[in-house]
Amino acid sequence: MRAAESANVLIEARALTYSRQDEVVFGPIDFAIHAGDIALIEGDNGSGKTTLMRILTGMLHTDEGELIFEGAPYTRDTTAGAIVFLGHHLGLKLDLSARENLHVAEGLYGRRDGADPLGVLTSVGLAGYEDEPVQRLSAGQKKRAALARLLLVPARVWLLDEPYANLDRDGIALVNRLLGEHAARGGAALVTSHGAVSFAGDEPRRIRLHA
Ligand SMILES: Nc1ncnc2c1ncn2[C@@H]1O[C@H](COP(=O)(O)OP(=O)(O)OP(=O)(O)O)[C@@H](O)[C@H]1O
Repeated sequence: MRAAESANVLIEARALTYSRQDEVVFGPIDFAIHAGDIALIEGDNGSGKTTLMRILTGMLHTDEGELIFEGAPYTRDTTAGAIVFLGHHLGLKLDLSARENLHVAEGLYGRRDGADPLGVLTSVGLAGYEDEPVQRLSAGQKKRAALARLLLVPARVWLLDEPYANLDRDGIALVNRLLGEHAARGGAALVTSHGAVSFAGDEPRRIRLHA
């Protein structure tokens, strides 16, 4: 690995393995995610993609292999504020509006330089829906409200589990645009998807899990 590359490693996995009741779910796998990388986590149904995501968010732990964040052991302390997760559950409070949900996120994780709730809601196509309770939004609009959170908070690493689900063609293009822009400003993302993923910029890295 070149020195410049190794200096930019955000996440590194060495022989990472996850077992449940002595059965290996996935691994051993090795990968390195650098600033500016988009990585696709690939594998069949049940191969462990969501499980790997949950490990990377800190919701699950494994003692098998090593996981490193910016050269330090991967813990809630070392990753605090640096990682944001968008999963099957969107993490939205349904009785609050999209704008109020963003205020909650901002209170917890802070705000990216130059970002503001109204601006990011406009970026994801929710202008005019800012103050609608989330429960009254369509599935795709809810997904967009969750995507707005990625733009508001300063996390450098995005973990996106099936980000294209429930999105129309425009929404898919939106996710691809957001990924391209995030990578261009030095962010990184790990993405699971059963659909085709395509975005501007370098070819994505691929992390392959076997069922
Ligand atoms: N809470 C759980 N308890 C027990 N086993 C589980 C649990 N969650 C997942 N598993 C099992 O772990 C394995 C990996 O599941 P996981 O959800 O990570 O796969 P995946 O690659 O994300 O699948 P899909 O493509 O279907 O979303 C599967 O065999 C699944 O049955």
